[in-house]
Amino acid sequence: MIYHGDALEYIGETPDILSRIIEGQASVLQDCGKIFDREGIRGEISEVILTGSGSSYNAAVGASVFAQKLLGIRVTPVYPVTVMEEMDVVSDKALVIGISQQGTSTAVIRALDAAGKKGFCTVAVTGEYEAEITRHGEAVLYVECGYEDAGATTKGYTATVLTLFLFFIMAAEKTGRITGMQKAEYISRLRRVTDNMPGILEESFGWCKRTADKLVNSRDLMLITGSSMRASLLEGCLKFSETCRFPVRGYEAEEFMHGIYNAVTEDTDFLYLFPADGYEKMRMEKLYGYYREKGYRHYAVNLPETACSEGQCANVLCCHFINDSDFSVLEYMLPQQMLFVLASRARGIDLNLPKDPEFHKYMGSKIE
Ligand SMILES: N[C@@H]1[C@@H](O)[C@H](O)[C@@H](COP(=O)(O)O)O[C@@H]1O
Repeated sequence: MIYHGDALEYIGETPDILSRIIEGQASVLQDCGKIFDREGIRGEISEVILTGSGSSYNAAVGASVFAQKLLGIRVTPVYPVTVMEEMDVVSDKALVIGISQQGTSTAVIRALDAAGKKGFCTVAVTGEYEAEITRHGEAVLYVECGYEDAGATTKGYTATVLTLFLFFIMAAEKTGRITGMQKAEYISRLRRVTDNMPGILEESFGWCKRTADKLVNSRDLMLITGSSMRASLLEGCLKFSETCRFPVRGYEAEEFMHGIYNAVTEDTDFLYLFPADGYEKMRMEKLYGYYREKGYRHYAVNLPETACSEGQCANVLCCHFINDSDFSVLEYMLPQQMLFVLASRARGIDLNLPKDPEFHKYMGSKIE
């Protein structure tokens, strides 16, 4: 499949799209709200399984921590094949949510079918009306981000995470976990994060442009972040690989220290995504300092200016993130998205043209 849209424009549209989804949440959530009237599930979901491929899986990871905290039950993001493998140990009041932005990924459709057959309650999440996946869930949750005519999703990823957040807030209210007032508070925090996004995009552009030019000849990119930002790490690895087309790896900082550092070579460039605070940030600062001393090329998002030595600050993007403890996954992805799109362009790649446009057809991984 070949695409024709402009990924950078899609990133620019993201704040408006997210605001519209929040304002229109009542209609967005209407269809899937009905599953809570289902006999057996009312107030009694035992666990939630979230599944999808690529960015849809990463969006599931991005929403799962908050969902688990809010619902007080296990919310597990898994690949579709794992859903099939583990079906027999899933508790009978589980809710299985299958996500596919284009609605055509065959593995997630198969997983939803298998879950439905077992009698689990299923929800299909997609950005496309009439897509195949809509016929494989008991209810459908639409990600209202508009058609994304691009080889690599940007607005669709962020909009999926937000839509899942809204779904789980609704689920928590409907199952009596939170009050209407608590719900309003969560929504107002989400608004605060999305209202701040235009500023982040503006602040990021110059740094992303400069850094993209520096990544033109990069042959090995290592993303480092904290566990609280693992969705951004997974999505960053996927999208830099997909759009810039060279080896990209990514690790949670402590994990990197347990062996991976042996695989650093003189070709390795580092991209650090710093969490706002806490133990992980401290560990990352130490690691950053170690490789800085050794003269490695490194770039960083969100490292406080005080921590960079003279002459190093050009490599650091200091953004005014809201740093909401539950919802920052939405904002941290924006500079990364801008960077992989610009780096892909700087490397002379048309990200709308997959390396093999017939690949999915050959593999049967998407219905095309
Ligand atoms: N290269 C794309 C990925 O970027 C995308 O994330 C994945 C899942 O797509 P969907 O969410 O439509 O199922 O499909 C393709 O393989």
